[in-house]
Amino acid sequence: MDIHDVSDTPQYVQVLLDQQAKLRDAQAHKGQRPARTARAQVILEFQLNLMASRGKVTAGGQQTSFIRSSFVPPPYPPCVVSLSDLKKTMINDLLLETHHRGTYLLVRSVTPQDRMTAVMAIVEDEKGDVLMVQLYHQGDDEDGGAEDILVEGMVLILKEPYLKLMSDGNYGLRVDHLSDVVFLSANDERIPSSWKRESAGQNTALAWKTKGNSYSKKSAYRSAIEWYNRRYDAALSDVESAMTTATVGGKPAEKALFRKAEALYSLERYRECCEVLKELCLAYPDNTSAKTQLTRAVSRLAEQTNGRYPFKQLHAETARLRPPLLDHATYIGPVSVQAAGPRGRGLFTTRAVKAGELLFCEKAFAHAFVDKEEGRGFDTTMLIDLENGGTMGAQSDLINMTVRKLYQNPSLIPIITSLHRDSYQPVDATEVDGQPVVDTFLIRRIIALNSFGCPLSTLTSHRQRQRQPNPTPEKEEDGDGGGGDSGVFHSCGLWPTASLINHSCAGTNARRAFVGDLLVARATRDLAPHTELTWWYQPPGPDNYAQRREKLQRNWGFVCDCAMCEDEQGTSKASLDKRRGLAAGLGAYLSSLGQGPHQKGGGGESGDAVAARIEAVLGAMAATYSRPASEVPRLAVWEAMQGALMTALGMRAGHRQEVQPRRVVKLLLAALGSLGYVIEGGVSGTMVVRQWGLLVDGVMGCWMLLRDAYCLAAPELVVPAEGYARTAYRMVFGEDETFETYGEA
Ligand SMILES: C[S@@+](CC[C@H](N)C(=O)[O-])C[C@H]1O[C@@H](n2cnc3c(N)ncnc32)[C@H](O)[C@@H]1O
Repeated sequence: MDIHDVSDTPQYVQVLLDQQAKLRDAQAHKGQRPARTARAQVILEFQLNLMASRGKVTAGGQQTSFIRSSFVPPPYPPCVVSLSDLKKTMINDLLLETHHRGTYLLVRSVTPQDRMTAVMAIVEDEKGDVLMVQLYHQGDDEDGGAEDILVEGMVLILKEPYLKLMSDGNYGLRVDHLSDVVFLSANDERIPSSWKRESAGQNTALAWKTKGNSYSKKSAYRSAIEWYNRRYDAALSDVESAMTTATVGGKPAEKALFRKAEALYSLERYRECCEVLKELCLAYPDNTSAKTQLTRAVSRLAEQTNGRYPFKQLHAETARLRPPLLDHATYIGPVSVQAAGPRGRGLFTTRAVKAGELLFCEKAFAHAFVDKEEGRGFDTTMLIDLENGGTMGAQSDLINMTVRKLYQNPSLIPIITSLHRDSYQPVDATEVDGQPVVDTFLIRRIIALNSFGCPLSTLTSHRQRQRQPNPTPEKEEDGDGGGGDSGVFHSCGLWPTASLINHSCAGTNARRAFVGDLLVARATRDLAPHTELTWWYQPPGPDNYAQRREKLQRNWGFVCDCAMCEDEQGTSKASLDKRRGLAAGLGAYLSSLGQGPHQKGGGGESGDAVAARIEAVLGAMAATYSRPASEVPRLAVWEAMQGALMTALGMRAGHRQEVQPRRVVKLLLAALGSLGYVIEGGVSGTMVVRQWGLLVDGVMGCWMLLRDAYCLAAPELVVPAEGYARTAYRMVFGEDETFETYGEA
């Protein structure tokens, strides 16, 4: 959702078509023996490419944007056979485009690694035959090769090797599943003795230690702490078993307690973490770090339990941290998972919920950030998936992160593999040779169906847009530093609870906002208990029915049957054409306003005359709908009114004083009405929202304009209008602590 889908973008369509053609060509070679190239030439070519790619990274510098491409091959399952049941094979026996099931290769790296979207090196077997190997999902792409996964001389076993023709016509071994490669330590008895003698001591724990050290030298993006702490599952069980034996004077060792608390914190088990830290503080009262950690864990537990967050502080942290991974807890409010008929599972309210109330605030399971500060270059990846089309952004990083996090913390696997995966059939094994099995293609599919594109924060994205010369209510993408409140984004993440919410165009009753890697979900209407929550996967527009339907079908495999979709299908072409014609005519009329010498309407009309004309066209547009706006929101009317309102309020043409304030109020109420708002009163005396309408971009601004219009037309309604504006703000931005700053760029 909100991912930058480039499947229909002409310049990328050609890339996709080319890749499809190459795949077909490659498959025509399936089972063939590859033409062998001399060992020396293979190594030389690789080293020349390595030098060229390292040069490119340096020359790229900070200012240019860098687009890589990552190609997803047809899915294939990981090896689930124990190594002891596989037969050894040799490079010379491998056939093109073939998965060599039932066999394994023992190889040694003979070059340094190169790093594009995979870790690459040339490997040899015991006969000295060589081949390029590409290991996917090992380490972070953004390291740019800093991390040594494949140290020269390292020996590895590739289970059920897959020899693939690559897009440049070369061939090599492609490994997509982490459990399909086994890195051997220097003293492993499976290493041939001749190799052992040659490279004594190189490819061992030392190499892994070096990896940790190289992290320690980098300040940004991936800190050493993160690397060392990643295996939380293992850390926890190690500490727990050590604690059963290691005691000091009858009490658990100080360090063990501390480590246990750290692992529990990382696994977001804050209650248990607090208990351990309390025990630590009692047993070792001089341990000041434990006290600090306890305060931190207590704050997380409070967030997790009551859903109260210091949002201004979250914004400050988001501005400071790169990537914006916030140290805050997930809160799951009044929602639960239930069956949702043909939509599969869905998320439902467990009690009555008021419009604007917090449903949940979820920390990303994995979050891949593309830094797009204004005026700076950025790196992004085009992910080419022949089954699912092309996306631009950090999706391939997100797959990497998720696969690795699961591989290193198997207790977390069910959180992700239980998400919607459509018809993908995963292998029926969770472990092989004591290693977890994580099917990369399953994760890829789950991410395609369940991940969200996201800005740095919804608020910064909105403000960035406000700074543009002609801010529009909605903008298609943030690729050029913009990004609407509901645009598409290159950064992305996986939020397991949020991904249980189904789509509806007209019935949408929840909205997501982002603050760093937190997804804040709020109700956009008053909801009865046991109401299914829905939001947009594709936002509806006044005239995007066909496009929306096509994208929902292609990306998520369903056809929306909401009232708006049904209505569009049932409306005659004549009515739709009439509606479009009226909207276009109104647009042309509005843009002609203010162009004359007296800054008035094209015919020199007064402001009230202009307003009367606008009202007449809007009335005619409304007549093209057969169902009330409270059932089928009228987005074409809403959009036309946006222009009309700006005119009426003098934003474009300086008619402000000439249109009666009451008339402005009525226009604003009619605009909200077109979105399905049912508002009682509203002209003077009282104003109560009986039903909230569709929360499209611009609604918040409309409420603020209404508040301002009331200052002149009905001062007694300023306070209630501001209250509704605040609620709308909370829905759009996830919080209202920054409400007073609205309008600041
Ligand atoms: C992100 S998942 C949502 C949760 C999913 N229903 C589940 O059971 O896990 C997206 C999938 O939900 C289903 N879905 C979502 N909205 C739907 C709708 N309005 N009609 C039919 N199916 C829908 C589709 O199968 C879609 O690919």
